[in-house]
Order: sequence, then structure tokens, then C-alpha cells
Amino acid sequence: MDARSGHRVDPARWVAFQTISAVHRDDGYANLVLPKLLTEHHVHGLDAAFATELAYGTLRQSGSLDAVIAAAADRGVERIDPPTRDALRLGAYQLLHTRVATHAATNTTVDLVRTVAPGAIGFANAVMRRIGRQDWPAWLDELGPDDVGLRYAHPPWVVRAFRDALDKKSELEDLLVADNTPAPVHLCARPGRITAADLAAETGGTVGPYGAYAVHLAEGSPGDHPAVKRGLAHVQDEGSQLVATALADAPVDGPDSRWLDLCAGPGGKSALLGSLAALRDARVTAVEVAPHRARLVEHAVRGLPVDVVCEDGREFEDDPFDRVLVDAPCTGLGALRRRPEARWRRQPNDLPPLTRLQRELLLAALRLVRPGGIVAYVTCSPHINETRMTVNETIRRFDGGIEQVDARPLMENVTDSGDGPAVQLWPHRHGTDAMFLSLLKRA
Ligand SMILES: C[S@@+](CC[C@H](N)C(=O)[O-])C[C@H]1O[C@@H](n2cnc3c(N)ncnc32)[C@H](O)[C@@H]1O
Repeated sequence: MDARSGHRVDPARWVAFQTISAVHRDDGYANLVLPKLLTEHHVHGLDAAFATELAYGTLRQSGSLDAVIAAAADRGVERIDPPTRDALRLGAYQLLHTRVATHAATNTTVDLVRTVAPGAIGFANAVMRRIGRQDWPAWLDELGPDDVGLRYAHPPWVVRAFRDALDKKSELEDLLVADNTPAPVHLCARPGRITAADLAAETGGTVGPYGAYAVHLAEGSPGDHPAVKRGLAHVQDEGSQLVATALADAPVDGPDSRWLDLCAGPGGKSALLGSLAALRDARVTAVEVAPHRARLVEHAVRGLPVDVVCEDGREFEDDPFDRVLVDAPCTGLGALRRRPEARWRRQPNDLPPLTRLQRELLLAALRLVRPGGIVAYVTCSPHINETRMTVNETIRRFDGGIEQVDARPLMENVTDSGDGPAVQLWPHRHGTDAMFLSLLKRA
């Protein structure tokens, strides 16, 4: 037992509770908060795995858990004080989505409330008992059997966005399930430094199905691998590798030595482009507006022919480039597997400022590429406002000829990536984040 947990709560649940609270109270990120808390509270091995499952699962499911808690408490969750609410979420998750026995889930939740909100012990006890009277399928039947957002814990606006973006509407539930499955770690074997086959042999991973540089890891902490420490490889979703490689491989007319990454932080795609540039006598300029993220890019591209510039990409000026990447800031709805809290934190009103910025950055990229050169517009969101609509609207606003290049042949092994010319990858279909890629050639 941990002294700071008031002697009553086991360390794994205490760390999970503190993580959930930090995410809700301080707008924290679970993937940053949790590792620190695990170390601070000396939680290792199976306990650490249990704490991670509880924290990530509770955060991922929180909208659906709230619906159950509200029904059991007979009041909206906004009327429950935050520490009790987070303890109930953690308790409800254990009751409805884990094998933890009902009495253990209830007793540990009451103990937690005794520590963090002693005035609410009776209330928490009663709510937990009501929740535990039936299992999750029965709650679903009671609260909304046809509500896929409730069933798979996605806000309605995100479900609508996915339905709009999917070319095969029947795959919606597969996509929602994939979002609730933790993403495996992918490594990128930096071209010219190590092959994917050698990296797979060294790490015990497997070569990815699509990209020439991708290795999938079954488990373990990727930063600990010697190849990553020695700068031969970096952590990067295979979908991100595919879109960066497609830009590097797209045919351009004329010279091919000046490449630009207009939204570079934290530097994964700059590192891959820089590795490819090194093999082709090209050089990459990596622009990033946020100083701390520009420093991350500098770290990621050490030893590669990449110049980092900390500046607003919309105002960046230079001689024309042959290839330009706009990996635009976006809602990140295509990477919900990786960020358990993201789906509930993002709001529909995040879209207008983001799409405005995306259009301005893409417009800047079209001005910075030379005639005959190519721009890759990329998002890790499939929301059509951020993908097709941004591309179409920006082409319309750009004063000059733009040809949309079919990106599908540049991802040879990838099937089922849409009707073209853009490519849309999907977690449930390709096992990657839902990356979008549109290739635009200046006439
Ligand atoms: C999707 S992330 C890019 C990820 C990156 N390409 C990688 O693979 O690591 C978008 C980045 O654009 C940056 N950004 C946002 N507004 C920008 C602007 N006006 N100019 C340049 N960068 C910007 C953000 O700070 C963020 O680091």
C-alpha cells in the first residue's frame, strides 16, 4: 500500500485513478502522466500492466461509463464532484469491462472514495451496487441497443464523421472496434542505415506488410532497443511511413534536391525524408512553429541532411522546392487508438480553426513548390472537412494549375485505399492510423 494513497488503495488502482484525474483536471495526456506515476509509485510488472489497462480503458470508455453512472446515480455526471466521478468511472470500468470480481471492484472503489471524497462514501457505494446489478450488454439494452457510439464509446459527432468518410459504410463497427484496441508499436528502419529485415531480426519484430522500412514490435519498450538508441530506427506508425515515402517516390519533372517539410514537429517524417534525401543528394528544410517541437525535430534528425527552421509555415519564404510535405495539424481522429482521452476531448468546434489553418498551410505549400514539383497534403484524420474538402477548396483558391496525382500506385502493396486520386488508410483495414494523403502537382 502507498502512504500517499491513504493506506487503503492498492498502488495500481491509485496510479490509474491519479492518471484519470490528471487527464480530466489538468487536461493532461495519459501517455505522459501514467509512466511518471508508475515510476513515482514503484509500480512494475503485472501491477503496471493492470494500472495501464484500468487507466487507458476507463479514459477510452468514459463517455459510455458516464451514461451508466448517470442512470445508476439518477443524476447527470456533471452533478457529481470530480474526485467521486473519476473514482466511479474507474469502478464502473472494472465492473463492466474487466474480469475483476463485483465485490472487489465495489470495495476498492468505496475505499478510493473514502480517501479522496469521504463525504461521498454512501453515495458511491449505492451507485456501484446499482451498476453491478447487471453486465454491460444489459446496460446497453437498457440505455440504447442501437447506439453504436454508446456501444463502442465514441461521441456521436465522431461516429458521424467516420460514417461520412468511410467508402464502405458497413465497416463502421470494425473501425470503432479497432479504435478500442491498443495500437502496436511500429518502427521505421532508416533507409541507408539498417534494413527492415535486419531491424526485425535485431528487435524480435516482424517486417511490416506494406512499407519498405516498417517493423512491427510485439511488445517491449521501443526506446530501449539499441537500434533506436543508435539512430538507426525510430518509432513511427507504418501509415506515416507510407505517406512520407509516397512523397519521396512521386515522379517530379526536373531537379530533385530541395525538399520541404512545412509542419515538421516532432520530426518523424522529417527523419524518414532526411534519410531518403541523404541517399539521393537532396536536402530537407523542416519548418515548425512551436519552439519546443522544433527542438524535438532537431533531436530526431541529428546526422541527417535536414535544416530545422522555427517559423510559421504560412509566412515561410525561400527559393522554390521540388517536394513539399504538409503534415497538417488536425483533430487526430485517425489515431484514437493511441490516445485514450482524445475522442472525448476533441469537440466539433475544433474543426473550423483547424481547417482554416490547414487551408492556409496548403496554400503556402503550393506557393513554395516549383512548377513540376509535388506537394503531399497529409492528415492523421479521415474527417472529410480536413481531407477532401480542404484539398478541393485550396485548389480552387490557388491561382494556378494544380493536378491531383493518383497516390495509389505509390503504395504498391496497399489495397483498398479508396477510389483515388487520394489515399485513405484505416486502422481496421490496414492496421495503420487513418492517414490521408493527397498528392498535388503544380503545372
Ligand atoms: C501533425 S503534426 C506533424 C507531425 C510530423 N510531421 C511528424 O511526422 O512528426 C503538425 C505540426 O504542425 C505544427 N504547426 C502548427 N501550426 C503550424 C504553422 N502555422 N506552421 C508550421 N507548423 C505548424 C504543430 O506544432 C505540429 O508540430
